[in-house]
Amino acid sequence: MNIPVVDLADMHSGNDEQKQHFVQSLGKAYEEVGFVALKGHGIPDDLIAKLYTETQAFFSLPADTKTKYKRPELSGQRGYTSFGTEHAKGYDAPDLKEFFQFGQIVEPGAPNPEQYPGNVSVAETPYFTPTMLEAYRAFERTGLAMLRAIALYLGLDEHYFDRYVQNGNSILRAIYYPPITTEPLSAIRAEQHEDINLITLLVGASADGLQILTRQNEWVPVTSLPEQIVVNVGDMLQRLTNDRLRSTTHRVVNPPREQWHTPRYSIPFFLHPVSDMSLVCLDSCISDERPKAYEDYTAGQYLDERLMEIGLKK
Ligand SMILES: O=C(O)CCC(=O)C(=O)O
Ligand SMILES: [Fe+2]
Repeated sequence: MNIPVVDLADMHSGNDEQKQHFVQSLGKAYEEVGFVALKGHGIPDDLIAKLYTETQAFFSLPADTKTKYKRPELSGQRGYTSFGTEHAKGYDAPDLKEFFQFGQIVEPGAPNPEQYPGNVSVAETPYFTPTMLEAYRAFERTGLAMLRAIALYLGLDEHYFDRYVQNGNSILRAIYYPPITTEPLSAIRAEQHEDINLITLLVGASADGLQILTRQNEWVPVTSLPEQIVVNVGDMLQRLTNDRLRSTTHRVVNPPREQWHTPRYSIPFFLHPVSDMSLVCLDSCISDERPKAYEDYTAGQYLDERLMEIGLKK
């Protein structure tokens, strides 16, 4: 299925009509599908290429080298998480993936610096984490522009989300799905799930395997062009908007047997706010037809609960 395509250049055009066109098309896509393919996203091609090269270099390291960079005491929120650790909410079989997570480096003077553990540097691939930082900043900028459009669509001030996502708890996750060597018992590369955060920016989703569950309850492959990235709504934004914007279920299926030898890489940026952002449903999203569907939570409380459900936090 071709998910709706929107062009972020319209948002930045300086032309009110184009900007409105972007805001309305994005909002409509998020009400109906929950996913868009984004062109004009502003992440430089050479940065994405470098990110892949460095990601491949890291995952090619021997298993006992990668293990040195595990941080289970941080619930895997920084550094390496090995194969067979994370499972989707409600599933016992772990996903067929390993990953490395890079988090926020707050500005001097930002509140609650103790909530942001340091990132993990990898001695054997010295350019990996600096590249992750460069990409992190680029995704933050693009993500903020998307949230400004979403704010306008919801009738909020354009800058409503700015203060929550600047110095926020976003995570850049480089994922490696290794070649499949034996018949997986019940597991697939990534079992069906919804993302936890506000929005996800996904590089690499154009590689085969990503599928979304439609409203008609059918799994359809997501297709996007190489120059596009995929941007989807997560559960925090769905909660905040009382289900007006949809956090769509998705998964990554195994390739057909003749392609088992091909690994897959993907690099989602999970845009999270600061932990004390309120996720109380917006008044403007509550009505007689749409009664309030969620209890009041902060982003931090919600994240902790979800990390426990997927086996990262004990
Ligand atoms: O690998 C992908 O394309 C998607 C991964 C994903 O959905 C996730 O990590 O939340
Ligand atoms: Fe996901």
